[in-house]
Amino acid sequence: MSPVLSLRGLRKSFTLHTIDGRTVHSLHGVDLDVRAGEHVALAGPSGAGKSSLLRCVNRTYLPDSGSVGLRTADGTELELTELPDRAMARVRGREFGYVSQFLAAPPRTGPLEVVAATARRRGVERAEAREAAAEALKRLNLDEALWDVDCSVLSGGERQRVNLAAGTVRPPRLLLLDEPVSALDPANRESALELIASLTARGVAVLAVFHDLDAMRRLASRVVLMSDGRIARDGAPEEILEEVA
Ligand SMILES: Nc1ncnc2c1ncn2[C@@H]1O[C@H](COP(=O)(O)OP(=O)(O)OP(=O)(O)O)[C@@H](O)[C@H]1O
Repeated sequence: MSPVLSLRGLRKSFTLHTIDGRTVHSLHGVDLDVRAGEHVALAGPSGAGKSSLLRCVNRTYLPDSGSVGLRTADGTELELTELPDRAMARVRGREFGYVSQFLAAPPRTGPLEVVAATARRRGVERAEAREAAAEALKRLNLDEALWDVDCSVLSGGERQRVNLAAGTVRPPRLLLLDEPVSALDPANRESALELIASLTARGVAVLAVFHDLDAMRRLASRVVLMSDGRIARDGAPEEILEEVA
């Protein structure tokens, strides 16, 4: 089966203009494939390049060189580093779910609207999108009384659940997770992990960063260990996590 996501020779560095123009290298040439129904967990110490990798895939960061190949649902192969911005925004809306620790919601918008808007970008009609959004918020136990309050008043854990609901509603083809359960209490964390596992089982390709080894053990089909912007190891979770623990 062809991979959903194919990274080749991905490099990213930053010039720190305020510190003598010093260069920080965050990715040194990363090759990685993620297939449908596969959950690839990125592990490694702080600063290893895990978030930079996710951001290069999402094109929050434009890589310096290398390729980011995406195979869409209809079998089209896209090179994301070469797509014009508007085309990239459409692909991102339709094919990607990106869940970070932070919720980026427009001002005066409530959770139901945020999640429904994401479903709409994935091609769902307006009324159906609201239903799908309600279902997603329910599954993550977000109190219905909060569905139409301004997202800015929500707690960290509530925001994270809105983010997760948006990332996973009408499942995208590729789910990018950057510490998606870090602010959740045990019961909500459990519902979130079950939801993520159910999406992998339905064929979603997942590329994730979790600092918590238990989440990686439970969810990952492969663990990729990063070190200094490179892939140091790539293999079965039980094998790699034993080395990390
Ligand atoms: N926007 C940026 N500007 C400057 N340097 C950056 C930027 N983003 C990442 N870096 C640098 O790239 C390197 C990799 O950072 P990255 O956030 O990808 O690591 P990480 O493995 O996700 O770390 P953590 O586990 O702490 O989140 C670090 O040295 C970081 O300082």
